[in-house]
Amino acid sequence: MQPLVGLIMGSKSDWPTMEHAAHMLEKLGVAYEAKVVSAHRTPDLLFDYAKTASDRGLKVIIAGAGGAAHLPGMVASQTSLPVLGVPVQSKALSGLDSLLSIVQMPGGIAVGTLAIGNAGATNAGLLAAQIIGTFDEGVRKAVDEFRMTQTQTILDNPDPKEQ
Ligand SMILES: Nc1c(C(=O)O)ncn1[C@@H]1O[C@H](COP(=O)(O)O)[C@@H](O)[C@H]1O
Repeated sequence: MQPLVGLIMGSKSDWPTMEHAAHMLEKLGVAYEAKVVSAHRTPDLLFDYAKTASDRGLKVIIAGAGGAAHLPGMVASQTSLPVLGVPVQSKALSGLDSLLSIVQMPGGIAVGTLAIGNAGATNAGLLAAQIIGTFDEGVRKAVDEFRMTQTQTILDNPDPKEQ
């Protein structure tokens, strides 16, 4: 299946976080490609990836990085596809460095910044699916079903003392 979402990250060490985005995309039936691309360590690859992304059929890019997390902003500078940035939790500063590196973009180049860590990656996958769902009926239905099931699960078991 043609990948619609590009899931990129600065290092293989980001995968335990970014796999949460992958799981959500899989759950919602969205085809994606996953790859390590780094603004710092593989700058030529980053430019090539971002510049060709739209022509290759991608519709959304999820970019996760930790520490001096320049990847999402630099990708956004090279493509007009929506870029969702995931701040990976760093050891030294618990991801606050990643968050601030991604969120405070200058006006005119946009990155949609998610929460730090696993929940941010999960929601990046969900948000990417919601964007795809604006033109893909199957994905829109999968998102609606996911949300209904989530709500019903809570309504069916509201007692906090019960598992
Ligand atoms: N922030 C970036 C970028 C980038 O922004 O291009 N490339 C790698 N990194 C980050 O460096 C951290 C440590 O990487 P290593 O574990 O490989 O040393 C990772 O969280 C990665 O996202």
